[in-house]
Amino acid sequence: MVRVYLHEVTKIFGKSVVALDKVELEVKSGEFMVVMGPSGHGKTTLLRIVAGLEEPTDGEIWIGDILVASPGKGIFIPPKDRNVGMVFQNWALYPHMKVFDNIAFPLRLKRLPRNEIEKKVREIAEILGIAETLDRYPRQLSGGQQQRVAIARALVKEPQVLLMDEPFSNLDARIRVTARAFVKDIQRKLGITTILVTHDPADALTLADRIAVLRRGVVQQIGLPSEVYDKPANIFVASFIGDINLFEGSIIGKGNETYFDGGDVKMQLPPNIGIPSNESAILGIRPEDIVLSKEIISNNDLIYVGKGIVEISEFAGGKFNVMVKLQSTEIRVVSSTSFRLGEMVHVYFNAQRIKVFDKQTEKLIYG
Ligand SMILES: Nc1ncnc2c1ncn2[C@@H]1O[C@H](COP(=O)(O)OP(=O)(O)OP(=O)(O)O)[C@@H](O)[C@H]1O
Repeated sequence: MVRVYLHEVTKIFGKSVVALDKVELEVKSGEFMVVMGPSGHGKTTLLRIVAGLEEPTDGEIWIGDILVASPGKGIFIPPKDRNVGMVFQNWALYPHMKVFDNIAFPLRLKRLPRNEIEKKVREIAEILGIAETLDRYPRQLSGGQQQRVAIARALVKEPQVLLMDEPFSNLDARIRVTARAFVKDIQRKLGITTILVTHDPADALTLADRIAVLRRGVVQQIGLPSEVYDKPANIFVASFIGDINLFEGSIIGKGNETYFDGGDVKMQLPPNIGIPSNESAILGIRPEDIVLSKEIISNNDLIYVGKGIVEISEFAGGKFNVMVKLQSTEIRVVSSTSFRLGEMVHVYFNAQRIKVFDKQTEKLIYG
C-alpha cells in the first residue's frame, strides 16, 4: 500500500474560482481518510486531482514515492498510469453492459488475457458478495448491489488507492447503514489507502480513521473522528460535524471566579479556564452534554445554568430530543428520559464538555 500526499495543492477554475487553497493533506498507507465539507467546497475537485482527472494549478501530489503532479516541475502523470480506483457519486455504471462486463471494463482497457479477466472479475465479485449478479444488467439490481458493482469495478485492477465520491448518496437511509459497514469492512480487509468525500457527518464519524474538514477549499482541521467532534478547531467544524448549541456572550472575572455571561445563559466556568476577562466569546455545548432534571442535582461535573420550560420532547429511538426554553433562549438537549411539555426543569451543562470559541476568529479557545 502507499501513502497519498497533497502538498500545498491549489486549484483555480477560470480566473477566480478557488476550489482548493493550499491543501496540505497526508493520507497514510492503508488509512481510511474521509474528507468532509458542504456542497461546492472542493471535495470532488480534490478527488479528481488525486485521480489525475484534473490538473492542480499549484502544489504537488505524491502517490507513494512518485510525484504524479507538479505544475512547477512540469510533471503530470495521466489517470491511467496512476493505479487509482475511483467510485463516482452516481456510480457511472454502463447500463447496456452486464455486471460482468461493467466490472471487466478496466481490465479490458489494460488488454489483459480473457481467462485472467474472468478470474479477477469472479474473485472481486465474490469478495463483494455480488457473484450471483454477474449476468444481470445494472437496472436489474438494487441500489446497494449497484454500488457494490461500482466498487468492484474500481477495485478489480487492484489499485493502490481507492477514491470514493459520496458513494452513499444514492442509497436510502436504511441501506446506507449496511453499505457503510460493508465499505469499512472491505477497506479493512484489503488494507487499501482510501479517500472518501462526503457532506454527511455520519459517514465521516463511522468510517474514518481520520477526518479532514474542508471549507471553501481550505482545510480547517485534520484529526481522529473523536478529536474533530470533541475538540473542533472552530465553530464551522463544530457545527458541521454535529449539532451544537451556541451562545454569544463575554467572559467575566478570573481564576476561580470566572463566569460566562450570555444574557439568559449565565454560568460559572471551570476554574482557571485561562481566557482573559472581558473577552467576547461564544460558548458551545452539544445537546447530549446537557442534563435536565426536575430536582436540583449536586455534582461537581455539572454546571448549573438555570430553570427552563420544556417546549418539545420527542422520542427518537432510545433517547429523547428535548427543547427547553430558558427565558427567551431555546436549548436543544438529547436526554435519556422524557419530559412533559410545559414542565419546569433545571438545566445543567457537563463542565468537561463545554467549549468556548473566540468571537472574532471563531477558533476554539477552551474545551
Ligand atoms: N470544471 C469546473 N469549472 C469551473 N468551476 C468548477 C469546476 N468544477 C468545480 N468547480 C467549482 O469549484 C468549486 C468546488 O467544487 P467541487 O465540485 O469540488 O465541490 P464539492 O465539495 O465536491 O461539491 P458537491 O458536494 O456539490 O459535489 C465550486 O465552486 C464549483 O462550482
